[in-house]
Amino acid sequence: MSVANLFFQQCPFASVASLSTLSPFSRSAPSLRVSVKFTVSCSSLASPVTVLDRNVEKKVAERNEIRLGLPSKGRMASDTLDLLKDCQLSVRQVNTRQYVAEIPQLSNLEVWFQRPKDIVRKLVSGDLDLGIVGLDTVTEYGQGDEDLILVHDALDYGGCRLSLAIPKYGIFENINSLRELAQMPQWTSEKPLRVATGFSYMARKFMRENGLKHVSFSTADGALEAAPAMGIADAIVDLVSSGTTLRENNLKEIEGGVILESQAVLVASRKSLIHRKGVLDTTHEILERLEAHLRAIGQLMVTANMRGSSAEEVAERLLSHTSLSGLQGPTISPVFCKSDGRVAADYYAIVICVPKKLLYKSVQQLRAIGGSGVLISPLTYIFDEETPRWCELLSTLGL
Ligand SMILES: Nc1ncnc2c1ncn2[C@@H]1O[C@H](COP(=O)(O)OP(=O)(O)OP(=O)(O)O)[C@@H](O)[C@H]1O
Ligand SMILES: O=P(O)(O)OC[C@H]1O[C@H](OP(=O)(O)OP(=O)(O)O)[C@H](O)[C@@H]1O
Ligand SMILES: [Mg+2]
Repeated sequence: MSVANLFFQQCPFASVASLSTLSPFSRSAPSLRVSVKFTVSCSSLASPVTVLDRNVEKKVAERNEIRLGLPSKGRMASDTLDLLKDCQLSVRQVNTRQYVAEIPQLSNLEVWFQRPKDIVRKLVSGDLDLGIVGLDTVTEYGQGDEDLILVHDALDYGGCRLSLAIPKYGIFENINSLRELAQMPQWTSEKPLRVATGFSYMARKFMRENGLKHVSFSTADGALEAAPAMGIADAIVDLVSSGTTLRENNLKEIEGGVILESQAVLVASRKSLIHRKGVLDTTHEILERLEAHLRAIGQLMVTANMRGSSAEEVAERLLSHTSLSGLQGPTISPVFCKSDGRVAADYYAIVICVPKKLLYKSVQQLRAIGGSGVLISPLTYIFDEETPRWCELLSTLGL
């Protein structure tokens, strides 16, 4: 008998308010897919209660589906969906209040929308196999757990840093480094440096490792930058991106005060990768698509015509400029024309990939060595023989 049934028996005045089956994409036996959480209203209780079915916990351990956790809210949510879409891994969600979805290209995979911190917690508890969140969240809530493996550490969005910041005014006016902060005579065991943060694990570790002995911590979930002006804290440890929030609140970062540089990452459970059927293959496919896409967005494909006496001679001219050497080297093909009844190749078509930031320089160089009719096209994917991150993952797993 489930805990839920027991609950109803022991609380006869309970009436079911909602019972949600959380996995419409289930491909396994219905008994495995009983809802994990449901809400009941009970006349003896002021607020709804959440009941966890322990049998389900056991069954979840036996599940066959692969689970990917994605941020359900906040600034990471839509960027994550956009990235997956760009990798041809569009997430199909029936409606936005449903927390489970699928990616049709990846069979046997369930997408679960969760708060970023819960994604990390659920990876650790074995309820998710893969997740996409900020590195800051992985580090804070993973707390060095060796089961968490960074499969891709640079998804190129959600860039920010976790930083220690202090007021620009008062006793901090001339304090500009962590060393100076640590040496201030004000901090004693009776009157420690008061730090407000939502990142207690990392902040404590950082202070310890940097010799700040007299520190106390308070937590808040948002608008931390207000704490010093409100007199609640002397310093804060929070995420910084543009620096506007710090500036607008009269706070400053200090030398040596960056705790972590963060961006979105793909993280996996080591146990799942090794033991759950299909997780490694699915991870390989996701990783390949991510790598191919992320590599391509930094590059453009350039085609041009060049007059020359042979493909080798054109290649020599191109290779004399490093920014025209392409990924492995230029592709050069003869362009055949017929003149005076004779077929000859006086021109060669060249194809190279150039980094976006070097585009204009490359075009100038191409022109300087006789290039004409230069065409630029965006690249969608660059698939290499094997991705370096995949080889790293296999070696981390000892495979
Ligand atoms: N200012 C920022 N610029 C860029 N990325 C950020 C910024 N702040 C946070 N992030 C990244 O986005 C992730 C989610 O942040 P977000 O503010 O959306 O959620 P949250 O702070 O956990 O939730 P909430 O603010 O609702 O409590 C962070 O863990 C971090 O990786
Ligand atoms: O350097 P900036 O570009 O100004 O960004 C930094 C701010 O962004 C985040 O807050 P968020 O917007 O998530 O609000 P929150 O405090 O409610 O989490 C972070 O906690 C900082 O307050
Ligand atoms: Mg926030």
